[in-house]
Amino acid sequence: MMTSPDIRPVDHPAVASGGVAVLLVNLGTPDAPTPDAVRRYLAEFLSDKRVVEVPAIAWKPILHGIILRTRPAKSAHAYAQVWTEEGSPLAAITAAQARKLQGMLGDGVRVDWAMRYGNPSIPSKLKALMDAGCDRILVAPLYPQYSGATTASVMDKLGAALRDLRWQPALRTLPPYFDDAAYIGALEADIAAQVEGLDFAPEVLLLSFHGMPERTLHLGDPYHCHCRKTARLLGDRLAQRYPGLRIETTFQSRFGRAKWLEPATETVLEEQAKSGTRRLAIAAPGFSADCVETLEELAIRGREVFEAAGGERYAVLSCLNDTRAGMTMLEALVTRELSGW
Ligand SMILES: C=CC1=C(C)c2cc3[nH]c(cc4nc(cc5[nH]c(cc1n2)c(C)c5CCC(=O)O)C(CCC(=O)O)=C4C)c(C)c3C=C
Ligand SMILES: [Fe+2]
Ligand SMILES: [Fe+2]
Repeated sequence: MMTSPDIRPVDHPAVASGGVAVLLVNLGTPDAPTPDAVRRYLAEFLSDKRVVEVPAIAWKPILHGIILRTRPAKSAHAYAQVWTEEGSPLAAITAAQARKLQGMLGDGVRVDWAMRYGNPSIPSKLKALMDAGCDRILVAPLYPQYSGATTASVMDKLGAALRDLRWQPALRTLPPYFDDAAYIGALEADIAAQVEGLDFAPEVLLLSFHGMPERTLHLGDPYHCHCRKTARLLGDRLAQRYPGLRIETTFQSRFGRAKWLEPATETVLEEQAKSGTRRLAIAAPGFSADCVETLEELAIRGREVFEAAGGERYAVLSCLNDTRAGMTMLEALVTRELSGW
């Protein structure tokens, strides 16, 4: 005779609590500002077909033969200049955003964070949330502008993690919020407060977005259009506040040999200084958190370019990070998606 196994489903944490969670996700960052750690991180990042859309047979030899031999040392130097006591700025700020959002949402929702590449990984956090009894999870990629390389890549990783689960949670995902009134309003208020805190009046404000290969635009990726729309909505608001300010959109962080979205931030910094702009401020509205691309590329190398070409005053404004404006925006976006849960 078969004995019935001792199954008590109500003891399973998910059955017991039916909990709701929010998982904030950002890009990822090395575990340490060392060439070895950066190499591990870049190997994972740059092997993602969403990021480098070149057939593996052509890309693998370039990645392993050239890039992973040369770039880690250079990038580690950049990371070392911005590293903090809490680690990489991107990870430290994302953790702070999750902590504060937890405080805002209260005990009814569990808030955690993960990185698409490196640690803490999406699969590890998905498991931890399930183990804690959360069977409804809102995954929120912190990219205001959608792109295949960022937003879709988070979904790929999530899908891969789900394939390994017998019992999957119910999922929602945060839509891109490039034109959301809460986002544009938060940026306007935060940028205005920072501009007013400067000890000079900028003649030019650059809105610098992370670049993408131009080809992705022709293939139908909405990223470029999303950036342009954010810039138009935000630029219109700022133009009303500062009628004399010249506002321009640029694209930074070029990688590889292909043509990237233009104009390039670095080129515009040089052209502006050469054509007589002496005082310039730069904001990076596409980044939810300050990271090596804002703190090193814009704040250190960008300044060098601008000053070498004759610029005198230069300021890089902070991202929304875990400021009150940024957190109020995140709370609004997330609360909207959680309704009914
Ligand atoms: C905000 C959106 C981002 C898009 C779009 C994006 C596309 C993209 N990036 C690379 C290559 C690199 N990006 C790197 C750093 C980096 N990129 C983003 C965001 C976007 N990238 C962030 C937030 C960061 C910072 C990470 C941190 O640890 O602080 C890097 C690593 C740094 C370096 O070596 O320069 C690379 C490489 C490509 C190829 C791409 C689009 C196809
Ligand atoms: Fe990037
Ligand atoms: Fe960069």
